[in-house]
Order: sequence, then C-alpha cells, then structure tokens
Amino acid sequence: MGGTFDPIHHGHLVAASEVAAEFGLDEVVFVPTGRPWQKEDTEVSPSEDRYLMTVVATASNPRFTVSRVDIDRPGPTYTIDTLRDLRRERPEAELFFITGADAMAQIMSWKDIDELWSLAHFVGVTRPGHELPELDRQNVSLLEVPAMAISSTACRNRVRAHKPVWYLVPDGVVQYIAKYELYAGDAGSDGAEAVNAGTVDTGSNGTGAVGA
Ligand SMILES: Nc1ncnc2c1ncn2[C@@H]1O[C@H](COP(=O)(O)OP(=O)(O)OP(=O)(O)O)[C@@H](O)[C@H]1O
Ligand SMILES: O=C(O)c1ccc[n+]([C@@H]2O[C@H](COP(=O)([O-])O)[C@@H](O)[C@H]2O)c1
Repeated sequence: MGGTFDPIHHGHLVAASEVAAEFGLDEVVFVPTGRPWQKEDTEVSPSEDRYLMTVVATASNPRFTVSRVDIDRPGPTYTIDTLRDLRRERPEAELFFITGADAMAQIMSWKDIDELWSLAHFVGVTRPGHELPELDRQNVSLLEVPAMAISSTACRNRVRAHKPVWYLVPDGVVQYIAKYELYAGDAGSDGAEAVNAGTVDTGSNGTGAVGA
C-alpha cells in the first residue's frame, strides 16, 4: 500500500487489514512516498518522519512491513518504479497494490499507466466521501471496507488547532507527532504547546467532567 502517510491513520490500517484478509496476503508492505508529484502544491513532512510514523503504526502486526524504496529513490515518486523495485526484491511474489477510492479515481493520470496494469493486481477500497470508479479490467478488484472517515489532512489540521488525534491515529503516532512537534505550523505554537496538543492533553476541559 503506497501513501504519503502524513500521518498514517486508522483508515490506512483498516484498509490494509481488510485487503490482507480478503485476498489471503502473507505480507502488506506500506510504502511511504518520497516526493508525491501530485501533491507538489501541498507542504509534505520530511520523508524520514513519515517513514518512522509508518514503522511505529505497523510494528504490532507481524504481517505488516514498511519499505524505503520510494523514499530512497531520488526524484518524484511513481508507482511504476515502486512496483518494479518491489518485484526485484520479491521475484516470486504475486503483487497487489492497494488504493483508496480517491486515488483509484486518479489512476488513469499515473505515469505509464498502460504498463502499470501488468505489474500488479490493483485493489480499490471504499472511502467515505469518495466514489469508487468502475474500472472494467481483469486485474482490478473493488472491496468495501469498514468506513473510516479519517484523512491525514484532517489529522494535521486537528493538531494545528490543538485538538486531539487520539484514536484517529495509533497511540505511538500521537506521541511521535507531539515529540517531534509535527504540524505545529501555523497555530503559532512553541514546543510546550505542541506537547500539550499530543502527549498529555486528552481532550479534557479540566472541569472534572466525566463522560461514559
Ligand atoms: N480513510 C480511508 N479509507 C480508505 N482508504 C484510505 C483512507 N485514507 C486514505 N486512504 C487511501 O490510502 C492511500 C494513501 O493515502 P494518503 O497517505 O494520501 O492519506 P490521505 O488521508 O488521503 O492524505 P491527505 O489528506 O494528506 O491527502 C490512498 O490510496 C488513499 O486513497
Ligand atoms: O505513479 C503515479 O504517477 C502516481 C500518482 C499519484 C499517486 N501515486 C501513488 O498513489 C499512492 C497514494 O498516493 P497519495 O498521494 O494519495 O498518498 C502512493 O503510493 C503514490 O505514489 C502514483
């Protein structure tokens, strides 16, 4: 599963887990992008941070691994190169490439799309707010997965606004964001505020209110 993963969230993890179960996959390789060329007008966090958050998020699942192929390859990231690199590393494997509905809708604009189809089986998963396109091809499958209305954009915006991201992203990712002060940006926060945004602020209003 390729992605910018800025940050990785439970929408990614549920999609990967569902596809692994449905297709009987032995391994799901998460591949953080190096330079996502279709996001060049968006500020993207350093690739090492996105890679490390992906490692933290997937560590507890023995079938989940993380690849550096895209972040170690210079230049813009194209899936054609990702799949060629993964094929070189795993010559015997049957390759599947997992994408959400929004990415699937853009796939015809991807580099070398005609050749891309021959390198893997593509699995498009449902995502709230996005229509899964009908792609009438032999090596494309569509899969309905539990709806997780989460995006990395919303997570970044929540951190900037000092709102919690607990339970939207894995606990270790909450801590990583706070520790390295990611997404503190525009909110004008200093280090202390960034720590409050992630590590210790559990969303309580400090009045002793208890919800059940
Ligand atoms: N909630 C979700 N449910 C299903 N698929 C998802 C979900 N979020 C992301 N994906 C898919 O995961 C892949 C990587 O997504 P990406 O890292 O760009 O996350 P994002 O939440 O879309 O990020 P951003 O908001 O920054 O654009 C894409 O194929 C995307 O469609
Ligand atoms: O190959 C391409 O031209 C291409 C264009 C846009 C996106 N992708 C891939 O699609 C995956 C999801 O991308 P994104 O930008 O939604 O995180 C990721 O692996 C990208 O490298 C690939």
